[in-house]
Amino acid sequence: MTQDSAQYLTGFGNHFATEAVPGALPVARNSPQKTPMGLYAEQLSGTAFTAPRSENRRSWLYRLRPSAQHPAYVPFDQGRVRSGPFTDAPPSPNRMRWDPLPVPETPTDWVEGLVTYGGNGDAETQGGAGIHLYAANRSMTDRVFYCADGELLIVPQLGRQVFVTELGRIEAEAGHIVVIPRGVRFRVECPDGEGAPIRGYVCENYGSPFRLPDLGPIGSNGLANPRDFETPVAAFEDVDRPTECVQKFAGRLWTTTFDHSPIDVVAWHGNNTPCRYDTARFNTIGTVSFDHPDPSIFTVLTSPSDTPGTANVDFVIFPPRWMVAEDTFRPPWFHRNVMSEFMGLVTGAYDAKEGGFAPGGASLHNCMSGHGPDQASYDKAVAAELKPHKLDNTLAFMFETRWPIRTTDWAQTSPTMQLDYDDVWTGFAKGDVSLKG
Ligand SMILES: O=C(O)Cc1cc(O)ccc1O
Ligand SMILES: [Fe+2]
Repeated sequence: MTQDSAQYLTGFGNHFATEAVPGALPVARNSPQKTPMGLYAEQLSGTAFTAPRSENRRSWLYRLRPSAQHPAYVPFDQGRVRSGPFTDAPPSPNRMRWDPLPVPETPTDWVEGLVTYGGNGDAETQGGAGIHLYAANRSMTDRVFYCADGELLIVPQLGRQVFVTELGRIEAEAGHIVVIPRGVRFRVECPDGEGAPIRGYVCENYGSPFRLPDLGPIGSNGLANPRDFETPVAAFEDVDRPTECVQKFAGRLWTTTFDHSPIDVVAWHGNNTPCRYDTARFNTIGTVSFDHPDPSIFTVLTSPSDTPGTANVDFVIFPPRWMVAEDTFRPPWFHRNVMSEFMGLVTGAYDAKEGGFAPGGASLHNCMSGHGPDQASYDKAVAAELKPHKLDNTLAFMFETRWPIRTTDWAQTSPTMQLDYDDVWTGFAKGDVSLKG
């Protein structure tokens, strides 16, 4: 039985229970001697068994066949996917920016269309993150993918996209994010066909799973509210055709062929689940007096590191919002950040850049690299009449991480790289101390 259109359960990190066939979930135990319907019980853990209860993530899956039923994996050469430790090129302090990733001209599915821009840390020691973009124009067919190296936070940028996961079906488009836990198998479909390509960004989080940030003095509501995260209900397919399973494991891609579709989970319960979130539901908080606050007020999800307050990686958005600050330079200020910043643009324009940062493009400002508004945005903001002003039809985001981001050879030699990016900061007039008073 396949569910045609997606349905969701609401809440972040809840302990959900869902069955596509009534009675498929065992009652009051995880692993009875005989499971209902002869399904196979399987625990999928997202944290160590012994992680504190508040951190612990695991789900129980009840499936047509055991996951263990498959032949050996062999290496899969995709060519453009890289992993931490990133050794392609020496880490660079230079600011980088890329034009949009072109959409494919030949049939390309999500796995084929994935390309790594960079990252940090080490997938094997489970710290850091990989940063990828994807552009595809056909559905994955008789093929699924999973990432053993990290959880995937996916930011669709172009086209409707469907994530058919073991735990259920997620529909997404620009404005949504999709989070898929480590190990969960899925395929990506392009529901509008080859004429409607899809594109997006991926943060492959090698570290501890993303969670909602603490709110401190903001109080008990605000930013991303837990109830707006949507987890799919159980949905399965009973397909006996050979299905290729590609996985990323310890930095490399591997493949095997199951004699069936592993999207065969009839029921599941637990809190280790994929979900989607519509960033239009983000309760954006900003200044109502003066000064431009730190962008941490726009944190949607955070993967903490072992240093309190210093994230392995934060996912931060710059959504539509009112700008009302008085006597203030309203766009992002010039800054040098100890954290490293990889940015993407889903739609519209970004208030620190008048040109050159386009939807589907990307930028990198590594640890301590000076950056901020370009000359045109600076001049505009200094001259602006400070009336309340709505920044509308815009969505930028940032993967902000505590370690420098190393770029791949592909990213550094891609024709999409803007070799003149430094020039956006040349030509600022010198301050003039004789103007004092
Ligand atoms: O560099 C950027 O554009 C991201 C950013 C935005 C902001 O409002 C403050 C700091 C910051 O790094
Ligand atoms: Fe920045």
